[in-house]
Amino acid sequence: MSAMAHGKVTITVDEYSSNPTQAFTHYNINQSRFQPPHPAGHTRFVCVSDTHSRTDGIQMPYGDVLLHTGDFTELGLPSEVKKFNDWLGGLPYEFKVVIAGNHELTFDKDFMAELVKQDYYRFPSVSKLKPEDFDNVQSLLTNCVYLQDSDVTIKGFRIYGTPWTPWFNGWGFNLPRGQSLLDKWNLIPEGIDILMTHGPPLGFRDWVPKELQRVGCVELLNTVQKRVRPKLHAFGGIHEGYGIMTDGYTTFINASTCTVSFQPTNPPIVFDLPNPSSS
Ligand SMILES: Nc1nc2c(ncn2[C@@H]2O[C@H](COP(=O)(O)O)[C@@H](O)[C@H]2O)c(=O)[nH]1
Ligand SMILES: [Mn+2]
Ligand SMILES: [Mn+2]
Repeated sequence: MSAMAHGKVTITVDEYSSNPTQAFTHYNINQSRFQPPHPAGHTRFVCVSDTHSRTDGIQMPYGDVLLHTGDFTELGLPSEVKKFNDWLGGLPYEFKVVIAGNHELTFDKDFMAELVKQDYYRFPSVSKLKPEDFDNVQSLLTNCVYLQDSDVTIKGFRIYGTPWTPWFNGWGFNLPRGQSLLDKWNLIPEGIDILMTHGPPLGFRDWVPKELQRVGCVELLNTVQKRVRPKLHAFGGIHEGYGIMTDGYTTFINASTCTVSFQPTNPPIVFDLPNPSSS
């Protein structure tokens, strides 16, 4: 705390002095103490991804719009979705935009339709769900805008979100590389300012060290760089790829909160964009 007397600033002991973690949360979110307020005419985006039902310890920074690029649960169980929605409800951002990832099994209607024909041996807890438990699972997300091959305009920014990733171990929203995924990327309209996908494009934060492989989607890269050209491409999916890169026009943010060992220790990534001139 501080007080002003006779033109002199006096520092007194802060009410949060004995709990620095709580102090950071309070002063960062409420007063932007630890990051400068964004420049005039800019919007501050806070990017997270792959929180996997482990949101409790995440220290959220000041900003205007939250972007979450999928894998907010482990299996898409309604109980997990409700818990995530409650967490969102407690965050102070003006807008929150969310897409699904391959772990949100119940959000992928075709995946669930196939799963009920099988014996569920891969996902025992999903097998306990009745169709009426997950038919309308999207409606549990009351504290955000949920995008699935769709777009929304927020503060003048046109934001498109899509959950699809290259097939890997047969999870939700998986499609074969090549034409199947390109058909989904071809749904992205031109004129998008911010693209949200679950996984990376080729070459941008897509390296999997344990396999010495790049796993980003080639068709997504071509779509981003040669056709859509968003200012920001936010994604996650490859936890090891957490970080930020640019090609000189588009900024690529892999905001995976969880590490490869599913520890939620990577901080949210904050990015300021100049407001579109028409807004
Ligand atoms: N070789 C590949 N590894 C992949 C791919 N997609 C994901 N992964 C690995 O799994 C973890 C966790 O992903 P999650 O979807 O289960 O949360 C990720 O960090 C990678 O190590 C892929 O397409 N190819
Ligand atoms: Mn993940
Ligand atoms: Mn994933």
